[in-house]
Amino acid sequence: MTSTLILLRHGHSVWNEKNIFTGWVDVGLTEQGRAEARRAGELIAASGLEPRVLHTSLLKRAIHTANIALEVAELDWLPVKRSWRLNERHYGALQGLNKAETLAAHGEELFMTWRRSFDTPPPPLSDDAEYSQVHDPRYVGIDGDVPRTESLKLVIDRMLPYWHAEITSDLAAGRTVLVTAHGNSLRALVKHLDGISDEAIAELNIPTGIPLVYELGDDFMPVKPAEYLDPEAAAAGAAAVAAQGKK
Ligand SMILES: O=C(O)[C@@H](CO)OP(=O)(O)O
Repeated sequence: MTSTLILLRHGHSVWNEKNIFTGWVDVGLTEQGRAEARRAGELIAASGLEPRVLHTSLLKRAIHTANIALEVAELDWLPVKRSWRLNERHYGALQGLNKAETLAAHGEELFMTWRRSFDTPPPPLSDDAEYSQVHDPRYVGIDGDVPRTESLKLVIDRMLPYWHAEITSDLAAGRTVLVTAHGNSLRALVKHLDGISDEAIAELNIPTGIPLVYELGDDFMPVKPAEYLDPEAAAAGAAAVAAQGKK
């Protein structure tokens, strides 16, 4: 038996627009982001896919994207599960900094190491910093400490337990699952599903607001390559993410 997984990165956010490292900072969508979410809902409706449960992060850009898309697809009623384990990568001391200014200040090599290396986290964010999450009530009682920074490897380490425990159990029950999350938490999941190497994952960028569909086998691994519901827009969107900082 196969099951269907739909991955959706949140639409364009206020800090995407301002070219600012975001991570766990809870920023909203822009009008463009809301339009992307509506389009995602149209694409899901037109595809004939029938999501039966939604998993989101605890961040409103993902939650709002899902709500808008599901309203358009007339699926407002879907049961929802949320977890910090689907949050964006914590960007450490880069949270709140402009990407172009960071590139200019530190040079391309360090900038790209922080953005896309597999296991080098940015410097940690201090607990009294404006954009720290250590006192945020939504993270009280999470398993382990609230992160002060994360590499992609650390995101994989905290995201995969949720995949194995929560998402695959919905898939096993025969439900088509919609996961609405973030550029780097979805890169972590795609790395796992597609068996992408630690080196090659640096080249993978996920566009905002375009559903990516996997058909999975009994082992919850893909039986064929995943497909974006709008491949042309996805390629353009991924190229735009890759170019961030260089403008
Ligand atoms: O700022 C962030 O949190 C992420 C996603 O927007 O950025 P990047 O693509 O540079 O990892």
